[in-house]
Amino acid sequence: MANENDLTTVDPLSLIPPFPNSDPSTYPKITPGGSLILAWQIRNKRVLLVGGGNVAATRLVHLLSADALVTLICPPPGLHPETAHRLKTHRDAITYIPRLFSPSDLDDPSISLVLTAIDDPAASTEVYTLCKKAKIPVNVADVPPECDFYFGSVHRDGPLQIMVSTNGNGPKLAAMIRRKVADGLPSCTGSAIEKVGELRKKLRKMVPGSAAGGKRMEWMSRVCEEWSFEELAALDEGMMEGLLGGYEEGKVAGFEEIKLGRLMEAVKIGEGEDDDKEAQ
Ligand SMILES: C[C@@]1(CC(=O)O)c2cc3[nH]c(cc4nc(cc5[nH]c(cc(n2)[C@H]1CCC(=O)O)[C@@](C)(CC(=O)O)[C@@H]5CCC(=O)O)C(CC(=O)O)=C4CCC(=O)O)c(CCC(=O)O)c3CC(=O)O
Ligand SMILES: NC(=O)C1=CN([C@@H]2O[C@H](COP(=O)(O)OP(=O)(O)OC[C@H]3O[C@@H](n4cnc5c(N)ncnc54)[C@H](O)[C@@H]3O)[C@@H](O)[C@H]2O)C=CC1
Repeated sequence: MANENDLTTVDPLSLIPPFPNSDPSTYPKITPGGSLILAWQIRNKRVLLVGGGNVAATRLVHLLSADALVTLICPPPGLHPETAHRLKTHRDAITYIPRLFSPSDLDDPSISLVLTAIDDPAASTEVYTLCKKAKIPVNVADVPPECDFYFGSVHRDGPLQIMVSTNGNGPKLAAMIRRKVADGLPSCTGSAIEKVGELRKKLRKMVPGSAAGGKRMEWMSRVCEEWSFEELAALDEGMMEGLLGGYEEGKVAGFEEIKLGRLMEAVKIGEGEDDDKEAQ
């Protein structure tokens, strides 16, 4: 007789309890055929970049912006002027190996990621095959079947990163869409995000721990909804303290109220100074 505790003989789906209040029509629809878009935390991790031409120069912009450590392999005559410039300006971040790729370049166990941007399809395939063996994710520019992931067209404004991907269908269109999206955003978007980042840090310091998580998240979401990007971007230290002052009672003060509070404080300080002067 089958043992009920032996999970290898039981259909795991038969163990799922009923969810009488569940309404599947409200869940997001699954549209297969996409790719997984993530924000890879590559800071201080080693990336091997093979090739030093035009495409490698664009890869370097992304890698250096993400604070990666790069090993760049390319014979000196193959360097694009922009790549050569980065080698000089980012000596600490880039280790330059001035020759063609050799399989032993993949022996470094610290390599997290490999990118190739070379004009030699046979060498590209060799790098790809070696990476598969070593289980290192790889992007071979120009050869989609040899890519574990694709690059996308990226808009950056401070901490904001928007990547447009057409999943290999139309890279030029991706660049055009990226420009349209960027043109539709207020110019203060990056600063607004930076200020929200500071406010969140202060809030988490004021009310640490996971117990306060629900209230903290609800309050932060309300600030983001009720303040405009322009107002968020104008937040300074004092205004943040004023806004945080309403947290305990679940209040999100408006921009004008917080600004007025700051003004009153400045007047009070001014009066205090006058008093000091009078006392002297
Ligand atoms: C699959 C992918 C793999 C990867 O590289 O990761 C790939 C593959 C290929 N690109 C080719 C051509 C061009 N690529 C560009 C430009 C970009 N290509 C980028 C990404 C990707 N390109 C990935 C899919 C991304 C997606 O679909 O969303 C961008 C977005 C990001 C970046 O590379 O940093 C960057 C724009 C950055 C920006 O400006 O913002 C231009 C335009 C130009 O140079 O101005 C052209 C010529 C016009 C055209 O073809 O559209 C060809 C040769 C086709 C052929 O032979 O005809 C292949 C191979 C193939 O398709 O088979
Ligand atoms: N996003 C994408 O997928 C795009 C891909 N491409 C493709 O990417 C590839 C590179 O393009 P570009 O940078 O414009 O070419 P490029 O000719 O400017 O650069 C090629 C570089 O590869 C180096 N190289 C060649 N063999 C090498 C090896 N075995 N080891 C180390 N370095 C080696 C060369 O010295 C040179 O620096 C091409 O195949 C091109 O068609 C081009 C445009 C967009």
